[in-house]
Amino acid sequence: MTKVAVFGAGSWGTAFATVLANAGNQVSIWGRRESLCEAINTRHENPDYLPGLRLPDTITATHDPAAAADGAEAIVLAVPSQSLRENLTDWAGVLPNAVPLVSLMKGVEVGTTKRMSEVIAELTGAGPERIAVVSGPNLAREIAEGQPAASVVACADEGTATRLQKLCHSQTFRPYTNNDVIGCELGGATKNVIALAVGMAVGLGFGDNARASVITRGLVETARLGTALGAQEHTFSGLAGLGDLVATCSSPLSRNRTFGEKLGQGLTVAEIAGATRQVAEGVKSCASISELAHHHDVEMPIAEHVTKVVAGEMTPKDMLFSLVSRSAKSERWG
Ligand SMILES: NC(=O)C1=CN([C@@H]2O[C@H](COP(=O)(O)OP(=O)(O)OC[C@H]3O[C@@H](n4cnc5c(N)ncnc54)[C@H](O)[C@@H]3O)[C@@H](O)[C@H]2O)C=CC1
Ligand SMILES: O=C(CO)COP(=O)(O)O
Repeated sequence: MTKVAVFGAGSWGTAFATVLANAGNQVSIWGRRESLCEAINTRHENPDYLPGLRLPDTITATHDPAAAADGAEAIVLAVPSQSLRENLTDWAGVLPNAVPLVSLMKGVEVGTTKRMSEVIAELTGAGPERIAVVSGPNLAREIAEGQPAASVVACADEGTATRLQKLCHSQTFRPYTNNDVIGCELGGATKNVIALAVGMAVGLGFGDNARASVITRGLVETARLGTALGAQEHTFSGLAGLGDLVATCSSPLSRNRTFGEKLGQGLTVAEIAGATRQVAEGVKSCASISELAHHHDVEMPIAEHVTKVVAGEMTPKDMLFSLVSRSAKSERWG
């Protein structure tokens, strides 16, 4: 049996561990808290992030990064994006130096504007042939329940992408390979910011026209940023672009959409963040994505407006009407 290590015992780390286990692998999860590892090992449940779901017996958890990584043929990284740098620094000595490193994370680092694959490359020295990304419309709870879904395994090296695809292809999870790492990562990170805007519209009581307008124009600005950074435009009409955007912006399970909805209802960022232990990546990544857009001279009005709301410089209602009343233009990609 192939062993795979998943670093991060949150919702998606645990749900993806079930995908890997159901595809026939032995999975070792690294968890930050010993008590949670203990619950996974003894009760076969992650009570904090996926309560009520029985995990396969082939999943175990440990707080010891060396034990998690030992003998693993792939290392999957699933911690909050803004903590990746610090965590990789801690794990530097224990990660095997020849196996693929797979990012499940959907964020852009604040301060450096680096994508997660860039942070991984910087801190581990791994080449692009060893760094992969899994991204798509994959709400953790639905995946852990065994509901059907498709996803993308992106890597510059086709052989690595195909090996990883085999590792996680199960009866309920269908991964496609792709060589566009930049596009898949930016699709995942930016849809969280667009979902905040959609959530605000929903929280303000606006209907489906507003929701569809933000989703569609959100996809255009995501593709505009992506292509400026070297991504392939068609990636944004695929699972890691449109697919993920639609799932997140439609689902009450989405943390980012829910966060936006609460902003639309009048709660503050601090109030919403203080009431949950789950990460809503868009709240931090809106600023780094807006900065990235600025550096590359790319227009991203929705991301920029969301950044202002999160910073407390604009209300959600003013944000939506400001977006609509901007100077008129032609509808075009690019
Ligand atoms: N939940 C979902 O449906 C999906 C999430 N993702 C992405 O996966 C990544 C991980 O998200 P989730 O597992 O959903 O988050 P989560 O909020 O459910 O769990 C986060 C995990 O990281 C741990 N953690 C928090 N701060 C940490 C730190 N400083 N160092 C190390 N660990 C820390 C928490 O204890 C928890 O185990 C994010 O980038 C998210 O955007 C991607 C696809 C689906
Ligand atoms: O990325 C996700 C689904 O693919 C989950 O989105 P949220 O982080 O908003 O829950």
